[in-house]
This record gives sequence, structure tokens and C-alpha cells, in this order.
Amino acid sequence: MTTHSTSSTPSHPLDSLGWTPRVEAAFDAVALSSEHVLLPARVSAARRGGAEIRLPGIRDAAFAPAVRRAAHTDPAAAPCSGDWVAVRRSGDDWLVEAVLERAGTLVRQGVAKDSHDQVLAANVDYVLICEAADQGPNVGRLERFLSLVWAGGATPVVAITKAELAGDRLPEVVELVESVSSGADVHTVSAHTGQGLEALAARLRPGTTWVLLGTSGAGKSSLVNAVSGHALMDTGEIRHDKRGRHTTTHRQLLALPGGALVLDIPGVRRIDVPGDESGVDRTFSDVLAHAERCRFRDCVHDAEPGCAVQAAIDEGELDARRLARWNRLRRESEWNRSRGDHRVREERTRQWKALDKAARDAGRRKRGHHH
Ligand SMILES: Nc1nc2c(ncn2[C@@H]2O[C@H](COP(=O)(O)OP(=O)(O)OP(=O)(O)O)[C@@H](O)[C@H]2O)c(=O)[nH]1
Ligand SMILES: [Zn+2]
Repeated sequence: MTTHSTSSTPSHPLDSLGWTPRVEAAFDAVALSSEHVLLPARVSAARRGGAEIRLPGIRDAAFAPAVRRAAHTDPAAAPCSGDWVAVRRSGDDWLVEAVLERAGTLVRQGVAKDSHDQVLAANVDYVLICEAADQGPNVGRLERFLSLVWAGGATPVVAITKAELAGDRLPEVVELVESVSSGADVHTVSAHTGQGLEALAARLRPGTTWVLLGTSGAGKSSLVNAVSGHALMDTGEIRHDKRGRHTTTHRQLLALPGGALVLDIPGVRRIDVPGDESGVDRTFSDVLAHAERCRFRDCVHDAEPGCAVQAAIDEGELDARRLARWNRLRRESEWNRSRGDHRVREERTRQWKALDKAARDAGRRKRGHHH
């Protein structure tokens, strides 16, 4: 990697991993209360029962097999890609003592009966949502991705990839994407012609952490390579010979030459809208703005008198299909929330039962002593 140390200001050795004052404060709080000497490290890849970590000055990722203080019952508390952790040396191993508080996460909703939410990436500043210009675009998918990103607290940026393939349709594609991306910047790019790469590269500020989202073949890897000027990621053609993606040499925390970091997470196939409805609300903030002017507070924007949403549709300000998609995502979000609540309730009941039984057993033992 090229180093850009032309300025005289000494940079913190952790800067290249995305170290920030927020993370520093979180680390200090943990380190000060520990009896051990702890070092901060960043997780480049999560593994079952451990994590690959990066420490400054140590080239290769180390494997940290034990997670001491992360809750064992909740997989969401186990280290994931992008996490900052406090580690200590133990013989030849690094032990993860604590997972530091996260900001900006990407969470896969646990929708199956017993499934937990799974944190795919942590401490993410920006998510670049890639949608290929020659395939649609699929605005419904885009809205799902946007909801997911907003709910996790990261900032979405949209990239219309393979721009040159859209030909004359490009302006139409851009307009459509922009019409559903309220609040997110849209970049029109091509890894092949170089269109829009400079503008995008300017947004990849040093020390910021990015995740790329998009369907397989959307051009994510090609874009990272083109924007960084290096073949950092395997693209479609190369992978053909390798069979399958996450091979042994696969690095999940990539440092771009400009200083930004890219977390390469396994493909997000299913996009379940998070139960946290704030993501959907934020994605559809334009529709919500109309809804605020409806006559009735509990307006369902169907056929009520004085419905400002329907009025906006009649006036051509709002696409009726967008309203339909909003309703659908809100329902899904509500459903996922209630399932999550149900799971939490069941877990709590289980815990209470176990506690109750333990108390009864203890009581029985005690009484046994008296007799
Ligand atoms: N014409 C054209 N093709 C592109 C462009 N960017 C990527 N491609 C092609 O699209 C295909 C998929 O690109 P990748 O970069 O591997 O896509 P990806 O999103 O990383 O795919 P996954 O790793 O499977 O998620 C490859 O054959 C690329 O050559 C572009 O700007 N223009
Ligand atoms: Zn209404």
C-alpha cells in the first residue's frame, strides 16, 4: 500500500484502521478497568469461536480464539467484521477481552423461529449501495437496502454502476434511482470507462469505513478496484477459476490507497427489512412529509377525505407504486419487530423458568438440611 505521509503531522498508528476519538474513549474505559494490559485491535473477519484481528505494526491478522466478556447467549455480541476489540497477549495467542461499543452496524434480521439478529459489519460509516444501470434498476430492492442501512445508523450512498451499459436510457435510470433515494447521494459510475470515479474517490475519506451492498454481479469489486487503482478484490472473471468466494487468502478488511477502509462481507442475499421502523421511515421521508399534512392523524392514505398522500399522487408528485411499496415495507417491518419481540419474550420466560427452578432446588436442599 502506498503511504501518503507527505505532511509532517505524526499520525496515530491506529489511524489506518479507522481509529476515532469515539473508539479511543470506549477503549480507555475498558482498559482502565482491566487488570491486564490491553491493546486495541480491529476485527477483519469473524470466525466461529473467535476472530481475525488486526493490530497496528503487525502485518498479518491474528486469530483470537477466546471471547472473554462477550455474552455467549447472544451471537450479536460476538465479534464481527469491523468491530473494535480490546485484546491481550496470552502465550502465542491474542485473547479478546471485550468488544467495544459499536456505531453504524449492518444487521441481518433473525426471521427464522429461533434465529437471532446477526451483525454483519460494525463501525460502518458509509454503505455504498450498488445497482447496475443495465438491469432495471430495481427500485424496490434499493428501498430495502436503504431501510437496512438507515436503521443501522450508517450513511447510505448509492452508486449506479456500469453506467455506460445503459446507453440512451441512462438519464431515465438516474432519475428513477434519485426519486427513491431521498437523503442519499447518488453517484453514476463505470469501472470500465472511468465515469464518476473521481467524484466517488473524493468521498472515500481516510479513516472512514465502508461496506458495499448489491446483488452478485452488480460490479462492487470492479468498482473498488477501479476507484483505488489496484486489484484489491477478486472480480467475476477471476473468481470463475477459483470456485467460490471466501477462499483462504480472502481479506475482509481492505485498506484503500487513499486511506478509506472497505469491509468485504459475505453477500447479503435476502434483505429482510429491520423491525426498527426508523429505517423505513427515513427511506420514505418524502412520503412521510406528505402524510404529515393528512387531515386525520390515523389516515391510512387509502381513500380518506383530506388525504395529502393521495392528493400528491393525483398531482403527479408521488408515484402510487412507491406508496404501495412503503405500505408493504412498513407491514414487513412491523411483522419482523413482533417476531423479534416474541423471541425475546420466549427467551426471558426460559431464563425465568431456569432461575425459578434453581431457586426451588436451592430451597429444597436447604429444607433437606433442617430435617
Ligand atoms: N460493462 C461493464 N461491466 C462491468 C462494470 N463493472 C463491472 N462489470 C462487470 O460485471 C461483472 C461483475 O462484476 P463484479 O465486480 O465481480 O461484481 P460484484 O458485485 O463484485 O459481484 P459479487 O462479488 O458476486 O457480489 C464482471 O464481469 C465485470 O467485468 C462496468 O462498469 N461496465
Ligand atoms: Zn393520508
